[in-house]
Amino acid sequence: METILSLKKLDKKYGQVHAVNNLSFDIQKGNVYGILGPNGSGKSTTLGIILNVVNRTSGEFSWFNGKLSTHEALKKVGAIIERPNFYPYMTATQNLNLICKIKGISTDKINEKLTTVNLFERRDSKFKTFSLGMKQRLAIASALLNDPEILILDEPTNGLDPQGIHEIREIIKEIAANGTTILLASHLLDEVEKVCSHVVVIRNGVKLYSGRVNEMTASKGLFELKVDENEEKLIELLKQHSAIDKINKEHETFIATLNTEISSTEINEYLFKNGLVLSHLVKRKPSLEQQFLDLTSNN
Ligand SMILES: Nc1ncnc2c1ncn2[C@@H]1O[C@H](COP(=O)(O)OP(=O)(O)OP(=O)(O)O)[C@@H](O)[C@H]1O
Repeated sequence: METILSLKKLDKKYGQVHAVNNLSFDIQKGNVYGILGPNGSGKSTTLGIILNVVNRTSGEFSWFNGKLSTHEALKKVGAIIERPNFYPYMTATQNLNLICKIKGISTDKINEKLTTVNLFERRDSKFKTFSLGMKQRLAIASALLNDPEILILDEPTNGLDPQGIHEIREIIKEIAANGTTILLASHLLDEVEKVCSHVVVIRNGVKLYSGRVNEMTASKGLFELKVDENEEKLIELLKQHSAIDKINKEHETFIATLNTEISSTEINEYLFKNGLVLSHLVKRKPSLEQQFLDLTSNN
């Protein structure tokens, strides 16, 4: 697999604020990566560093296995990290033409990219007549003009209505399906779950998890258990079992989180042999949302 970007022990301090703390991860070609974290967790700072607009305090990053200088590598990167500035009285096409001139790239791809973001029909409308969603889609088109290897987006659906959010997500998925690697920052778990194949979860600049989104979902899971009587004994037996990591109570139901995969039959047998009869037993996988909340609150 081809590595597009590699971060090694990246660090950024703004005075007392440790915005990015010893952050390492790799971006492989063809995947869709989400950097997921609450506001202020260091997502924008990380993107700023790899795009050479924020100076790092220490650590390293390298583009395309270090084969190119950062300056050369960034010509193969399309990025939107702040609200795009287009000329309001110019049309979509005129704005993109101007961007091509400024960047010194061919204007050949303008119609193709306007089509990708569903703006071809509106190509001759003035930018000021566009909705926020359309403005964002034009920004995506502008970032695609040089056919980048990787598209980087910071909170791509911020401020949009549900229809606008849906459109942007579909466009991102389509761009990815056509082979462009994507890195997006988001504080929305739902967004990462819907759009990304891989995720790096950060909080206070520290990496809490990185890997496939579906592997994060497929953790060891948990049991829901209930007894009609003898709750203390249930807690005691669960505590003694090596596969059980922690026990919580939600209303009448006990939630036992697993650190090792075991079956319902195994836990049922174990409890029964120790004199306890369950009135309810269900095994389930925790949702990514629960895991994200666990990761960001407990670590
Ligand atoms: N230029 C700056 N000067 C001082 N502190 C900064 C600066 N930029 C960011 N920070 C601080 O660094 C931390 C990380 O901010 P950053 O914007 O990278 O997080 P984020 O995850 O992108 O959050 P958000 O989604 O709110 O933008 C925050 O505590 C922020 O206040």
